[in-house]
Amino acid sequence: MAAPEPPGTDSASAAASERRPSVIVSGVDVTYRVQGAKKAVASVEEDDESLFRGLFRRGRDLATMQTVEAVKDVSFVAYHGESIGIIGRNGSGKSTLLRAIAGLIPPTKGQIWISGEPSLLGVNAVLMSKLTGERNIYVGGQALGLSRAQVRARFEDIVEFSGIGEAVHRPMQTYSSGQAARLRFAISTAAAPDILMIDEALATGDADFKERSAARVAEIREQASTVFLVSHSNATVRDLCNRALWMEKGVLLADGPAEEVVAAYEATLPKKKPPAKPKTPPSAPSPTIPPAPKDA
Ligand SMILES: Nc1ncnc2c1ncn2[C@@H]1O[C@H](COP(=O)(O)OP(=O)(O)OP(=O)(O)O)[C@@H](O)[C@H]1O
Repeated sequence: MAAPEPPGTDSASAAASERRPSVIVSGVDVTYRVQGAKKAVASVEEDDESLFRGLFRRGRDLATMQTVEAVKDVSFVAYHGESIGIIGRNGSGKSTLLRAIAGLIPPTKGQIWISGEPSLLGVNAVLMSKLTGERNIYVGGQALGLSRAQVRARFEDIVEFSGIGEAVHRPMQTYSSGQAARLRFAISTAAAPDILMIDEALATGDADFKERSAARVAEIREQASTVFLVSHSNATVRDLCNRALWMEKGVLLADGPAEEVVAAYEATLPKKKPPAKPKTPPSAPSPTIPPAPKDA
């Protein structure tokens, strides 16, 4: 009798054995420590008293350390060839999780193993706003492991893909957020990275750019890389991802097929009100209907 297939696999067990992990996140916490303000006082008397105490302490104790638990006990395994959307409300820990996977923030607890080089690290860490787009293409391309000659060979493609045209000769600080995001995306994907991480970059492009970037993400997936995409656009996650992670207050609430997880997330969002009908201005003349022509 054939052994039962493990749950969560596509069909045959042969396919399951081909799944190679690219990222393993195990029990990860990320806690920020921030200097917070003193607590608000309850009454005028207390206020005077605390002011008096504060003067004698020379303000030393007025600032308190606060902690923000941005990611709490998150675990999952990502595989080569997957495109994983990270969804959730503002402040739910999506970008922090991505930055931790990219190695930009150390986890406070738990461990992250990565097979390969994540590209968010390579490009975003090195691009410099004072340098022109052209210089940044070289700096970013080399940070991804390309030689100068390889960057030169791909230069035109990168500029064309980003659609920034002549702006490539201007400093990046003069770019619109959309232009900068498109150039970052074009550089990040110039060398098929082992792990591509996209944080909202696609949200800023126009329809044409979105279509082209979707095609490029698909190409990268085909080369057995892993793509992570943080997005507030549920449509983008549905289009580009086969799997989704739903973060809520730092906790991984759901992990599964993108369509199912996005649908479950959407069900918790407030329903959008239909747009209000425009009011007819009181002075506007009422439409007149011409009399129907009489038959000749
Ligand atoms: N550098 C930081 N220092 C302190 N707290 C931070 C820092 N960065 C993020 N946080 C806090 O950590 C929590 C998670 O933030 P994060 O940016 O990861 O959420 P997000 O889901 O990506 O949000 P958004 O959708 O708004 O971009 C929030 O409470 C945020 O205020």
